[in-house]
Amino acid sequence: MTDKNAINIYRNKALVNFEGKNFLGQIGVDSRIFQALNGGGISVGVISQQAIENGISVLVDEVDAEDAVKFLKKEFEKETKEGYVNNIYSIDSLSVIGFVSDNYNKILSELQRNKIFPLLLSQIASAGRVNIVVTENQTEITKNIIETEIYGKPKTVHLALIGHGNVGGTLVEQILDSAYDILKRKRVDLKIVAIANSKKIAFNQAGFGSDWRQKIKFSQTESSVEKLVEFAKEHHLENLVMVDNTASKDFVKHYPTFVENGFDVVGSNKIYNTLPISEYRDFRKLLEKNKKKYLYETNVGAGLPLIDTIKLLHLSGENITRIKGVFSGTLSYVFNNFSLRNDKYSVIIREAMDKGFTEPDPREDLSGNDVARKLLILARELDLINEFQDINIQNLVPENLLDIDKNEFISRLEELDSEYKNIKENQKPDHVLRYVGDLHGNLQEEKGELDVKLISVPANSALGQLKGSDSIFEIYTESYGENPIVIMGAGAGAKVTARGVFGDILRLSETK
Ligand SMILES: NC(=O)C1=CN([C@@H]2O[C@H](COP(=O)(O)OP(=O)(O)OC[C@H]3O[C@@H](n4cnc5c(N)ncnc54)[C@H](OP(=O)(O)O)[C@@H]3O)[C@@H](O)[C@H]2O)C=CC1
Ligand SMILES: N[C@@H](CC=O)C(=O)O
Repeated sequence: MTDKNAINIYRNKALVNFEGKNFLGQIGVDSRIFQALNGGGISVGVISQQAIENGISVLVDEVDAEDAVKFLKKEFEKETKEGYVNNIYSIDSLSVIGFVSDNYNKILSELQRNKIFPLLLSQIASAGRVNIVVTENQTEITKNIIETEIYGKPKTVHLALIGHGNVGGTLVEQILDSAYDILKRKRVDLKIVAIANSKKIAFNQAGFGSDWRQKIKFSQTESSVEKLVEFAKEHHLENLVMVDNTASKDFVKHYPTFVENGFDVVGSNKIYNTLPISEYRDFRKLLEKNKKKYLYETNVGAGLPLIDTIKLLHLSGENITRIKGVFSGTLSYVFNNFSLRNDKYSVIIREAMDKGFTEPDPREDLSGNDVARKLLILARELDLINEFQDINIQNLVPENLLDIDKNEFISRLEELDSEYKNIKENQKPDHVLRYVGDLHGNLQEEKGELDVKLISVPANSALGQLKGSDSIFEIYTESYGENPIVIMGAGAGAKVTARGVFGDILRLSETK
């Protein structure tokens, strides 16, 4: 007895395509095709008029494909000469997958999202039975997707993690720790199939385990986006997510390649969102065209739920009039501590580096660039078309230390001490230093005003009372009036940031 819920796969099939105009609808064509093929001892699976434009497709066994083309060319020789038939040819190495489903449209859209476009579909509506024809190398991934939809089989999400430093390395550990729970609770099987740094990449189709650091350490494979895309194709991996935990300006240039090759993108890297607005917008169009998503909640406020909140307020029509606060965990830590303690500025900067708050190059924080990027990312969430160069940035790195090697800069941090000692001592009494970002102006216009600067505030003010590496974001809106929505909490740190990236991965997994 056959199981009516089974998914049946018939391999080694071919489609013989028959192209012609003003001819295919004519009565008797189908039966001539049948007769020509049956007469030659070839059994015909399905005849479909929809598979190709102006054409008929006939499913046969692959071994019979060549003969089938020959018989049909003979049968329709006259019509070919008269120009009614243009072309008769076969496509080999195909599989037919048959299944029963009430939710056939959902399956089709999942297949499309994974870049699988069946060559032929036939549906017996009353029985809910569907047959689809796909290429041999798409058979496994198609079967997995259909099984997930029909049997509720756990959905496997294949993760490629780029960057395994502070944030990326912590993320790998968090995923490995929680994967089993997520599989049980959410029926999502998170598999880390690739891990890369700037030099090497390691692959594991079955998913990396706790020995991942050894595997990347001893990998012989040079880091390469092409190899990663090739690996995903070769192993027919569905539900692909590329996670960028680098700070690389070069790596983001590959985002479009990932999207075009079936990957969704998650990133803590802020660079893509601060490229010129034309590239920012083109990428959004590309995502839409490919039905892919790009999530980056950790770009501003690390693990704090900031971008989503702002997106929702804006989408729901709330008029956001100003966003200001302390946007940098590093600069929060530096000035909160420097303002109260007697330690040197350089000592406290080194502490922030040791705690994993700073960017890979701490000048990105101290120059104000990192805060400026965050401010720009928020402005663009409000559909403002500001560019990075529109931002007024107070740079805290002396000119002569801007372009030297990173390690040399770190070794010369003490050169900043006397200037910041003076700044601290020249404040009004009971004041403290804070490095703030401010998005203001008429935010209904095309561009807002973006300022990033060091200020001195009363120690007993809201900003003055900030502690540790906390960030604070005050969101002013029309409905909330004078009392802003305030989001406050850890603004940097590997654990909170990795947790935020993990949240984005799960959010994506749920929509898959
Ligand atoms: N730290 C924090 O609190 C927060 C950080 N972020 C963002 O997280 C990102 C990562 O920061 P963090 O983990 O501290 O940085 P790290 O310097 O610790 O790690 C960076 C990782 O990226 C890899 N990498 C660099 N360039 C490339 C490349 N071209 N291709 C592949 N891999 C590359 C590095 O490899 P290699 O060792 O070979 O160079 C390294 O593994 C940054 O974009 C940062 O802005 C966001 C919010 C908060
Ligand atoms: N270096 C950044 C990290 C988070 O984006 C900061 O300190 O805020």
